[in-house]
Amino acid sequence: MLRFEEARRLILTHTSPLDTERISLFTAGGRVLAEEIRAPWDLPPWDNSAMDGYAVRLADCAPGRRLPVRGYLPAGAVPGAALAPGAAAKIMTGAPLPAEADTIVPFEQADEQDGQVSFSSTPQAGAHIRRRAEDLRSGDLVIPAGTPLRPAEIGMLATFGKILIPVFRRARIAVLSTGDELVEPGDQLGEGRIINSNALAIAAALSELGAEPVLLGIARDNRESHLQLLGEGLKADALITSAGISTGDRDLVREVLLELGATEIFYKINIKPGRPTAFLRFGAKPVFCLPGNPVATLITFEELVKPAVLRMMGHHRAIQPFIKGTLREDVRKKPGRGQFLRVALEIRDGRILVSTSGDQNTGILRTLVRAGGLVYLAPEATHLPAGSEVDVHLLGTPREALDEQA
Ligand SMILES: Nc1nc2c(c(=O)[nH]1)N[C@H]1C(S)=C(S)[C@@H](COP(=O)(O)OP(=O)(O)OC[C@H]3O[C@@H](n4cnc5c(N)ncnc54)[C@H](O)[C@@H]3O)O[C@H]1N2
Ligand code: MOO
Repeated sequence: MLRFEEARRLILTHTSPLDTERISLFTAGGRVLAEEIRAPWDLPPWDNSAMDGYAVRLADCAPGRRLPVRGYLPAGAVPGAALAPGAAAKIMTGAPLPAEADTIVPFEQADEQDGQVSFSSTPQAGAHIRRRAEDLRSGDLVIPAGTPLRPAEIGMLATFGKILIPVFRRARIAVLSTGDELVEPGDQLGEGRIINSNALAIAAALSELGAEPVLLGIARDNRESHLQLLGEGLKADALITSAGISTGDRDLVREVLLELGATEIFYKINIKPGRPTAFLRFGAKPVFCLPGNPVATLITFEELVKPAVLRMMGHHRAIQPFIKGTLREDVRKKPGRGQFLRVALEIRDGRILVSTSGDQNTGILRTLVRAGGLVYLAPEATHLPAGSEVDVHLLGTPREALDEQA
């Protein structure tokens, strides 16, 4: 049976970035840059002062000498007259350096009286000057395509006057639950009924990635309902279904998708939870059929669907990196199947300590809620002694995923 890494590789091979659009810089935070940005001019554009103080020629600053103060250069001053010979000019942080000045002396090292200034020590040549282009030179690569726009990138784009930003389009992803036992949250819970929790959990996971979930509701366990709603789902950029995918006699999802013209790339992965996962393509659109057990649904989303959604939205890094943690307890498993272990994470002196979050049965949802991360155990693994180093995928941001030491 397919290994986890191979399944993820196949999914990424069959997924590509969507098209792009131009949006206001004001709303571009969190979106992914679609074209590289190069510096349209030097940064800084001119030599300027890094301190409030005096612009001088170093050669004029003999110990004990007093210089007449000529000129005042606030931030925003236009580069004007050169520094008068033998004089100092008062200058503020960010103001352009006057021609012929070569050094800035901060106010703290100066004493001005009656229009004359002296310095408490001999200044250093070139001190406190921010040189033209020391940050970026015109034409330099500033932000590569595929970069998610954080505040630092937004600030950089604003610095260069970019107001319409090319970004990848947000993916519209259809979410469909299947099963006669399901009712929507808020509806009457009859006997034998359970609430369709997967759709909202998947929608939340998609929103977190910046994608747009399209909730299609519940396909009932008959061909007509599946045909209608799966057909609807195939109009979005991608489709995610939950349940109806194992060997039950009413598991219709794959059969109906094939009938609608989708092609199956794989079915079943050697992982627990999540074995009966299928991946299909409808034209260029990826279709993910996730198992119905809520724990399996969310773990397969996290490990298999999320990289694909990130790729669709242009992220240059689609796969979340692992971080290292240390196991606090022995972990044993049967050989033969890969396993995603739900783990609680504690950060102590900057190190991550890993313990299982409790019962690992797929039917146990509370241990996913208690988990800060997932640890992947390869099919061959059987025993990891306490103290072993393991690879951890955080679930959420470090702030959300890591418990602070008590
Ligand atoms: N004979 C076999 N039976 C099962 C196998 C197998 O290989 N052979 N695999 C088991 C595994 S592992 C899983 S996981 C499940 C996956 O089955 P399905 O994806 O077909 O899902 P269902 O059987 O329809 O539902 C499983 C479980 O999840 C509940 N569920 C379904 N949808 C939702 C929803 N939207 N929100 C909340 N909960 C949902 C459903 O009521 C079931 O309890 O199959 C095993 N069986
Ligand atoms: O894939 Mo099933 O999720 O092992 O329970």
